Amino acid sequence: MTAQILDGKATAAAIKSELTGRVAALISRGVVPGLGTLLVGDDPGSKWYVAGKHRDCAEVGIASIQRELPATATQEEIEAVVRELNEDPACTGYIVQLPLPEGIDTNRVLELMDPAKDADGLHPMSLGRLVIGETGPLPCTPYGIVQLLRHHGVEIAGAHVVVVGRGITIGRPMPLVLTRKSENATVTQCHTGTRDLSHHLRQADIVVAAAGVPHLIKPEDVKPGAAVLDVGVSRDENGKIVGDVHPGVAEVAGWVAPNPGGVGPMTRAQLLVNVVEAAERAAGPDAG
Ligand SMILES: Nc1nc2c(c(=O)[nH]1)N[C@@H](CN(C=O)c1ccc(C(=O)N[C@@H](CCC(=O)O)C(=O)O)cc1)CN2
Repeated sequence: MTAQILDGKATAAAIKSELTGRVAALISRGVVPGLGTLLVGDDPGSKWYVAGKHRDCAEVGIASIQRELPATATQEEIEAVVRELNEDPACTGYIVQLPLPEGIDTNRVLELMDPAKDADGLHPMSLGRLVIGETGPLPCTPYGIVQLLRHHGVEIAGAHVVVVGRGITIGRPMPLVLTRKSENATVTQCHTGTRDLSHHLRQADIVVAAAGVPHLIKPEDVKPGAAVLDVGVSRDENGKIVGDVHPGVAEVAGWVAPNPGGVGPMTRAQLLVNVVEAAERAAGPDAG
């Protein structure tokens, strides 16, 4: 069997095309959505992701506010920029690019953000709303994964999903999104402390691999026909991405989200969705 591709680039392009009309409608009502980003340090990957977010904004008509601090920035300097973004009326939503440099208290920074401007869905208030089933911004990668599966007709309701990883951007919130009534999946969460990972993986209809361990998921770990989404990012000596999923998995799985080209573009598209939805909420119903 050779797996079908869950094409994140094409799916993200379709989402962006739909958003362009919604942004134009907001602007015609005098509401200009603006995405702010705060990048601390000079990690090449983070710089590339932030630049991509602003390219996406330009594509759909969202304004950009870019703030950068050196890797030596103190907790106080970072928090001062967060306060500025909270106050800036041109910034309708923003993100703090993660990870922050070592020694910075990330939770304190996230908690300081105005929850009404949380474009990432990672503010404790947004995560709490997700837990209690209230509407709010959804974490970009987990919801991007749901959209990618739906777009390709992969059944989520009733599926057994195994999530590998427990980080703040993917592993931790992924089961919260998948077990909502609207998704209705059954989830097993695995991580580096899981005994016999292979046993759990072989039960899965859908695997979300977000451990950051190169080629952790091998062909013999995968149930034939399963959907396997590779979200792990490690780099080889040439800076090339090595995902969590061994290339041989494509011979066993029914669907594969490649890396790059699968979930990454969906993360960026969902960020735009969150910015537009927040601006629409703030603008209120369209009387015209
Ligand atoms: N504040 C946040 N920080 C981080 C998040 C996040 O959602 N919010 N997620 C990741 C990084 N990330 C977004 O910020 C991200 C990762 C990957 C991609 C992407 O499009 N990747 C491309 C490949 C890019 C490459 O070649 O390096 C792909 O998969 O095709 C976009 C965004 C951690 N930080």
